Amino acid sequence: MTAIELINIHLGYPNGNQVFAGAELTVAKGEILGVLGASGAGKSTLLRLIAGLQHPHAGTVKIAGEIADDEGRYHMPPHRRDCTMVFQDAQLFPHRSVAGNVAYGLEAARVPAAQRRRRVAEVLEMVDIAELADRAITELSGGQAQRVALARCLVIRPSVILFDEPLSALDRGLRQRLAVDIRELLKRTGTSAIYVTHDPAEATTVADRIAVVEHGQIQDLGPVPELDVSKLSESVASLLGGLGEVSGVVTAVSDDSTTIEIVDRLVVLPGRQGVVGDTVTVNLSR
Ligand SMILES: Nc1ncnc2c1ncn2[C@@H]1O[C@H](COP(=O)(O)OP(=O)(O)OP(=O)(O)O)[C@@H](O)[C@H]1O
Repeated sequence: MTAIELINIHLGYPNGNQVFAGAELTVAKGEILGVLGASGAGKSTLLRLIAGLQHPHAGTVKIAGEIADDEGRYHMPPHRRDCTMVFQDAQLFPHRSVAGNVAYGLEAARVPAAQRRRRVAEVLEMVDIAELADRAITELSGGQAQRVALARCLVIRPSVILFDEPLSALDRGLRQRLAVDIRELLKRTGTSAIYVTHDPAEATTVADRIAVVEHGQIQDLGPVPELDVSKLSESVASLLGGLGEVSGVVTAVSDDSTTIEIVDRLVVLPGRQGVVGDTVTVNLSR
């Protein structure tokens, strides 16, 4: 079963902005897809479409095997879709505590109180903020608030989590740490995800596979370890150009390629670039 399937999606805004024209996308169960694209390309629209906040005029959307949109004739309401969304600003309820925010979805689903408390405690532990359970939302840092937002999603155990630039308001060091944690949590819980970001380094840290939204289409660039910047078109390569210089450890060298471990990911680059065990700085722009 696939987590997300988009077939021949057409979507435009009433003012004539045509965002998708025949877009296709498949995300496998348990897979994390990183989505890059220029500003205005349609990344947020893609997530809103899957969440059911925006309707395609034509095409089919399937979430966890279930039809969510069908050729403009049927639209499943957002609350019935097996997915949740994490936004750039955590969008927490200011009048509830951390635990109260995380419990919200379980209350809505009428989960009994004792079970609710257990699941909230479990997920707060998982995202590493157990000690913040009673804290007011106004007293959280940006990074803590995003951990709460993630806990609020994970607690209801959706098949898919949609991330819309969740870390872009945070500084670079924190972003890298949280990106690693988000990947680990998604993998541990077997949750599928689409992760939209402006930051290619963040995308390759979190995702298994990268896609680019461009010209009304979703272009699948393939698995992160096999990303080959030299084979990409100019416009796509320039999006990835933001990777700039990153350092990693060489784990394998052959005659025509070098494998470098960057954070917990493997990136294969053409050509020989040092010997195994070296710490190297590579420029992942074109
Ligand atoms: N409500 C709307 N009405 C009309 N056009 C819209 C609306 N929302 C978005 N658009 C247009 O649709 C296109 C896609 O917007 P979207 O927000 O999905 O892009 P994005 O890739 O997420 O951009 P960014 O990286 O800047 O957030 C843009 O051209 C935008 O101007």
